[in-house]
Amino acid sequence: MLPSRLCIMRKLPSVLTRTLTSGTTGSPVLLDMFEGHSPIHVNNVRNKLRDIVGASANWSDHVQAMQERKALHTLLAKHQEDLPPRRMKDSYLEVILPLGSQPEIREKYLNVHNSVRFGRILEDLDSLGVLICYTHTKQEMQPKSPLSIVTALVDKINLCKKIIYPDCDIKFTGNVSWVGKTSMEVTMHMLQLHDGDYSPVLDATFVMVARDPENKRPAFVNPLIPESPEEEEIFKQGELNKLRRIEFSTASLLKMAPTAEERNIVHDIFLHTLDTKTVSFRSRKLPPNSVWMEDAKLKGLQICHPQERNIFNRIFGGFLMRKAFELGWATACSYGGSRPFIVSVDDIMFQKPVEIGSLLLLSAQVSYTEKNYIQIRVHSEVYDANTREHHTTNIFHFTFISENEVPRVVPNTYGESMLYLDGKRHFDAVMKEI
Ligand SMILES: CCCCCCCCCC(=O)SCCNC(=O)CCNC(=O)[C@H](O)C(C)(C)COP(=O)(O)OP(=O)(O)OC[C@H]1O[C@@H](n2cnc3c(N)ncnc32)[C@H](O)[C@@H]1OP(=O)(O)O
Repeated sequence: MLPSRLCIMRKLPSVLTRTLTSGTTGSPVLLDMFEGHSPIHVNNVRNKLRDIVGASANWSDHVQAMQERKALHTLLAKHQEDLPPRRMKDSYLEVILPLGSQPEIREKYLNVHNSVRFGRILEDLDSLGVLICYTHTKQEMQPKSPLSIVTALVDKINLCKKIIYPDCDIKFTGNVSWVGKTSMEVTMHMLQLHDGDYSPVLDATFVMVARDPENKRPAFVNPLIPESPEEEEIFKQGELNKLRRIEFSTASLLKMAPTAEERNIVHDIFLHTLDTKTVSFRSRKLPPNSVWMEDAKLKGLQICHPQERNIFNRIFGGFLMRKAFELGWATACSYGGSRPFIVSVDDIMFQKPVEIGSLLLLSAQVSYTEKNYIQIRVHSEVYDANTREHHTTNIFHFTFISENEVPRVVPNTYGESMLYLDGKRHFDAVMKEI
């Protein structure tokens, strides 16, 4: 069991929490508030998304489908105020992944340890987050949405269960919890059925951004109106989350020098790695039970085939997350020498879309360690073989817990020290949350 203070669902409006906790029979119980919002089968989420934007079923038709979307430009709002406000419950959705009651769908979700592949859950969360945003922005009179809604950020995913069982039904719930001008924060929860009750597994916060039909410029989304003091609190938290992200990014070690405390940490590591026999700045020695950062990484390559495309004919964000997670997991596994369990995912920024046909280079690095914890950073970039240029598309941060205490990872160069401090910052932020 991971720290139980996670997954408390405190950010849900009480009406929604009632819906979640009232299911005791295995089938979700919907309160009157949500009549008409019957749970969606997980396999239908992507079909619904395809229908909403009019995505092509076959890759060979994708140019035609994009041409047709261009005509939807006229449906975009000129001002946000022109769009009707929505309530949190308007975008509330429930999705069922019936691993218990439909064994035939288990295979796709199964890992070798006979538990659920977390990478598959990341894909489902990503699709659900986008569907929630389309529900928030739905205009009854429009058969197709003019908006291209993309994942900009996975702010955090905190898990409170170590194991996700492959033979028990899973329920996802979520709604839009904060809205800016063109961006929406989505809060989601995942629960799993045990002995007739759904118990929390994880909480997730994503930020999605609306773009025009061709995914070229930002597009306005419906405002969100909190309806109760509880919902005002949730909305305020969304504002605070935005400020926290700006603060975190302003203080990035790629822009600013480390703090005095961090400089001391780096210098202490330097002093501990000096070879006492040779009085030299250059001669470094690895302390016992430690691993140089240079020796704590794994790399991978993906060819981005059309099969992994999203509804906008770019690579699906959930696929990128699954691939990065699995490389990160493998890195933690080989580093710690035992099975690692995911504790938290935070601050996954989708900086650039990944085009179909790209060569995607993934590089996972152990950035920080503490006791049984391993902090992993995965950098992904596309390589253009024609221009020989590399472009960063994503940075992923994963926190794992290993069964046994792990060796300390030790930076050698200044660049590695910054990676180490960045890993420590992410780790400390995760530990503060739990
Ligand atoms: C068919 C089966 C699959 C079905 C699945 C469907 C799911 C589809 C979901 C996806 O797969 S999306 C693919 C993964 N995501 C991407 O490829 C996105 C890549 N990144 C980008 O395209 C741009 O970086 C992005 C559109 C996210 C932002 O572009 P800009 O940096 O130019 O944004 P801009 O400065 O115009 O700001 C627009 C809004 O975004 C917000 N924003 C931008 N970056 C952000 C960030 N990192 N975090 C939070 N908010 C962010 C920004 O605050 C602002 O909000 P407000 O208008 O509300 O003030």
